[in-house]
Amino acid sequence: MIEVRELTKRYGRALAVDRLSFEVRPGEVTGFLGPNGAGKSTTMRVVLGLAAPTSGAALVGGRPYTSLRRPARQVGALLDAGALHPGRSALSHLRWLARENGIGDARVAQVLEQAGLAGVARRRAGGFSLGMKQRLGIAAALLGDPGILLFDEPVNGLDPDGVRWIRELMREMAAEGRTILLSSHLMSEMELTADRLIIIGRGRLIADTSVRELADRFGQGVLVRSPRAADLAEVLTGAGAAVASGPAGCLSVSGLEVSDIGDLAARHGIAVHEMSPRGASLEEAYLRLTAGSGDHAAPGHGTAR
Ligand SMILES: Nc1ncnc2c1ncn2[C@@H]1O[C@H](COP(=O)(O)OP(=O)(O)OP(=O)(O)O)[C@@H](O)[C@H]1O
Repeated sequence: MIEVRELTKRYGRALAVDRLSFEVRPGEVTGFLGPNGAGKSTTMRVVLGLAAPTSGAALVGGRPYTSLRRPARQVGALLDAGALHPGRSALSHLRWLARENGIGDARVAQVLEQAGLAGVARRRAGGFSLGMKQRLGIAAALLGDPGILLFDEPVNGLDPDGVRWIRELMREMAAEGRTILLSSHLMSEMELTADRLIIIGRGRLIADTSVRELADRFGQGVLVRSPRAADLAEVLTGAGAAVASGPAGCLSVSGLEVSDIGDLAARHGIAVHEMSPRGASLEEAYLRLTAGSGDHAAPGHGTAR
């Protein structure tokens, strides 16, 4: 479990995080979203003891990171995949990290294998592609077999195979009961990977929601097709729905659930040939929620419709 409580972080006069509170629970992948400059990296850095809070607290497993006795065994993180000694091989980088944390060499071989780097373990990390560096950063995060993992933009620079590998790894780790906090700007990827979402803007909490709740909240009603569309429209309007007629017997209905529409149609003996709830895409929902809270929110860009 990660707990962020009333966390505020200032850099001089700039307020990077502003009384932010949320929890990240075990057994789920929690996506961490927000426009550029929203405060995601700063929050992660405070959780990992790399920056001190101005006020409030961030706890991992109930304690501040800095008070953990063997942090690598409890918390793993990928923040900046480029932060490597370029002259070291992947193997010696991981062995060095393992030794620092009292972890045996056998585990190094395991994480190299898991990250798909066993074949290049002796090559200089400085010559690695961005994708290979990401994999090495992930291998390092996994070294201590921690129950809590934080990943800042882990799919950056990964090819489609790599993106799928990350997605499956995250899902597996959550299924093992680990706590996973994952930041990414790739909405399509979040939709496939995350169970819950924490969305922030200008350092503040905008939403703490499940992926499904968010898509439903911005859903665009139900598309209904009937050979007696006009009759059905009258019945549905009478029941309080807002109905817009489209071509070929299609109605766009909001204000009633699919089950209510079906029941009403049946009660009036009106055949229905199709009903499909139209959820908003996660990207649409996200853009509407965060409209105006970006660093560079331009007029007409991502504004609420
Ligand atoms: N070391 C620092 N010194 C001064 N200001 C900082 C520092 N680190 C972050 N900030 C500022 O704090 C705010 C939050 O930045 P942060 O990097 O946490 O956002 P982010 O959500 O991770 O953004 P991105 O999606 O672009 O990575 C920004 O306005 C940034 O300029």
